[in-house]
Amino acid sequence: MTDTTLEITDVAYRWPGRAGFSLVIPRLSVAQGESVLLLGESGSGKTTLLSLICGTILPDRGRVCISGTDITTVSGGARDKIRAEQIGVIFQQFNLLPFGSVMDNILLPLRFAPTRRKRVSDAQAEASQLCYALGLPAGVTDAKTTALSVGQQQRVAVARALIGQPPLIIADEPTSALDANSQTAFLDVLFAQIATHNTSLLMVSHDPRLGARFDRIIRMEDIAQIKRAVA
Ligand SMILES: Nc1ncnc2c1ncn2[C@@H]1O[C@H](COP(=O)(O)OP(=O)(O)OP(=O)(O)O)[C@@H](O)[C@H]1O
Repeated sequence: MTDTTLEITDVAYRWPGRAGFSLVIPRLSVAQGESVLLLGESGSGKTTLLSLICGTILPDRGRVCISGTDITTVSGGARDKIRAEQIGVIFQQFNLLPFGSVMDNILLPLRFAPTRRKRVSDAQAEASQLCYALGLPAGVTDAKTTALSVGQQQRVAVARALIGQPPLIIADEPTSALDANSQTAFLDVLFAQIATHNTSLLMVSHDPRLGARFDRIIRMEDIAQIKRAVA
């Protein structure tokens, strides 16, 4: 076991193309239970970094350790499994399945993550409980996600990321579609949930005003050597 949820060492990545964008990150770590806000200009590689952490792209060199396992050294199938077990992801556009109910969407990650599944004795009850904790209306679990407001859809995306208590939550600009009041409410519920389970959080934003809530703020420009693409 390790108390470091995420540890990146000496990572380099270049998007394909003759003069593509490239990124070198000597070191980045997130401790168990730590919340980190990642700031950076548009095009500085924040989403690229999250993709490296989730293992959806592989670095040209270096180590990306999730709860002690270097995901660059395992097979694609094993990497998919580690992602499903260890990481809850909240995207900018939430990526909910339009044809599924709220319940279907929240339970989806458990299908690919037996350990995460085992942490919840009754998955449907747990999903309903998360909806309640996140302030969604009673009975919402049967609704189609397309029938929900943007703020409600986002809470469903949070419930999907949190179910089964993955040790790491990755969030890519999750507040960008919300007005100021909804942003505050969203962050309140997210932080309450991660505090309860000692979950690590790495959130990307453009907005430095969010920083007061986090244990640590890091800037892309400080942790990475960035070479921008030549047009
Ligand atoms: N799929 C891709 N194929 C090739 N190059 C890409 C791809 N995705 C991103 N890039 C390159 O990586 C650079 C950084 O993009 P990235 O989305 O990681 O930045 P970002 O900091 O998240 O930006 P934003 O804040 O605007 O979302 C882009 O300018 C682009 O040149």
